[in-house]
Amino acid sequence: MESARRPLVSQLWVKNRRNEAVLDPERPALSWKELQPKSGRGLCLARVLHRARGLIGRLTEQYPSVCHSVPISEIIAVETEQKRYNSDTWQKFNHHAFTVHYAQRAQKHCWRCSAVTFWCKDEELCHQWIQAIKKLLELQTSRPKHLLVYINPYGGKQQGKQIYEQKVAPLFSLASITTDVIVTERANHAKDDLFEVNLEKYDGVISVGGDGMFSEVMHGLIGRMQKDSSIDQNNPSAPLAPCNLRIGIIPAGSTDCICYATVGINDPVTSALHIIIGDLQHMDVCSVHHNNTFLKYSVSLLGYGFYGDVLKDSEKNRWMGPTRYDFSGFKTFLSHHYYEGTVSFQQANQTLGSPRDKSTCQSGCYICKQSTQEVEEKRKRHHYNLEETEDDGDWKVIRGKFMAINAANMSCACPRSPKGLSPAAHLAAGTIDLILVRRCSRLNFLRHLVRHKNQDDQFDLAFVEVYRVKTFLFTPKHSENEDTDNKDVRKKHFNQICNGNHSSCGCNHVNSIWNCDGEALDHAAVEVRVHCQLIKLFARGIEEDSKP
Ligand SMILES: Nc1ncnc2c1ncn2[C@@H]1O[C@H](COP(=O)(O)OP(=O)(O)OP(=O)(O)O)[C@@H](O)[C@H]1O
Ligand SMILES: CCCCCCCCCCCCC/C=C/[C@@H](O)[C@H](CO)NC(C)=O
Ligand SMILES: [Ca+2]
Repeated sequence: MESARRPLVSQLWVKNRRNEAVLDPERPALSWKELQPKSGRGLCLARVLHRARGLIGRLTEQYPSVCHSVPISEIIAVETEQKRYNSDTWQKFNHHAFTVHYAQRAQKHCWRCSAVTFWCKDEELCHQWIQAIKKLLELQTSRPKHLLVYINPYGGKQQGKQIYEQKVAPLFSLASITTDVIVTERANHAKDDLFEVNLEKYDGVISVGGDGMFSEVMHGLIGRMQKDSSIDQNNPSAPLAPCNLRIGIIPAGSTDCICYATVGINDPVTSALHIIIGDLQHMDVCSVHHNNTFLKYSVSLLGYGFYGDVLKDSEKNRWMGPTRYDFSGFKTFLSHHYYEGTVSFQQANQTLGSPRDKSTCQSGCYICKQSTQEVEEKRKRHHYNLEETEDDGDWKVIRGKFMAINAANMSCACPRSPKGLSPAAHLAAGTIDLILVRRCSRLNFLRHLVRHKNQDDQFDLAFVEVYRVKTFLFTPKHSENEDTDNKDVRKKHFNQICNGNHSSCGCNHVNSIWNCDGEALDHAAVEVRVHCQLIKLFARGIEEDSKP
């Protein structure tokens, strides 16, 4: 037992150079460092190379001997080396080598799978190293072994299947992860399937596609949990049962903001590596109801007005792929509609930060950690039927004319806006940032939009307000339940003289629609509440010290 905790230290060769390799179960990490070759020892080639480097070193500066270190948690696999090296090296070491595959940070937030081959003098040493690494990998209990994968072949640029087969499946197989793969044949295929399938045999569900595909998988999982726990999703105040299965996202959509805002990049290989090493990121989910009827869940953006209109227009141009959003965004900007209604909300406790904070939610965020404890206590109290102690503030009511009403459950960072709609929003604090953009000139609205792309503060404008809330209601000025005949009559009389503000003409722009994670909602009047840490992802949030 004692020996299992002691570091394994050996001289192994890496690329014909003698290295000291250390496998330390206490840290736990694998590290290796080149040793200065002793005369008469080692490979001839190594000596020649060493002398050449020494000469260059003297001519320039002494080269430092770099120590490489890989945490065990970031090792993907260890394999006995197959014969793929030149026969000289192969012969010299009598075929004894092993390769360690590990996740390496490349550019900002981007990870790649790297490999290092260690050559050993004898078979026993080689075997000892492979077994020792395998043993430490077995202790990584949060890693998935069996996954259920749904691929949307039509998301984004319609590359989902190729991306999965070429970039992700080989990594899963290297990490000995087995999969059941379903290529969807229609919208809602994945969601419906998740209500039927035996989930017990899986360690996670993977969505290959965009935000809409993720939303489908999430609806399937949350819906299934509530069904199995006999919770009525139509009750807006019902505490929902959390999902234990983690969801992984392989980005292959048009916006991919859920992936981007939880990993820092929309890169399939990076996401696959986070899944393999078994990362965990809790995430809040908003429920959206209309008249005590459940409509949808949202994790990224719930947008009325500008983003609702962009979605409505872009759905007609799905064939354009991701460009449809730019095209419709431009058209919607030119049309410059505003909408009247009332927003009522309850502000969140100040300990949960402010949308104007300069610091952002990152890996290990202390505000989200604080919410983890609270949510656990709340679930316990609920389990034992103990009374709730809510300390939420008063309701605030704002009536007005809005260009956009955006509820951001996360930063909504994406390639189009790398800091996102609400840069300081948290992934798992149990809050949403409610952004109200009041009626303003075209030029002012453009100033607001442009600030999503640069370093300027998009909230520092007189017509923009932002609040951190836990729940909100929206009621459009023009009732949705208005008599249809009346609407038709108004349309007939006023359509020709519509002046653009649409409050009296009865044309389609009286009300906007809600864009819910890229899907349209059927009603404008909604009740929204956030469910703290309802789901889990294979991600770790945004890392601060990622390579520049
Ligand atoms: N086989 C299929 N045929 C048609 N639609 C599908 C199929 N599988 C899934 N869908 C639907 O396609 C919609 C859009 O998919 P997805 O989110 O993957 O791409 P996107 O809209 O291009 O990207 P993003 O949501 O990131 O903007 C989802 O709402 C999903 O329900
Ligand atoms: C003239 C410059 C204009 C720049 C405007 C930049 C604003 C981009 C902000 C994008 C935010 C996207 C929020 C994410 C929403 C997703 O839920 C959804 C589905 O993928 N995507 C869209 C575009 O609705
Ligand atoms: Ca949130």
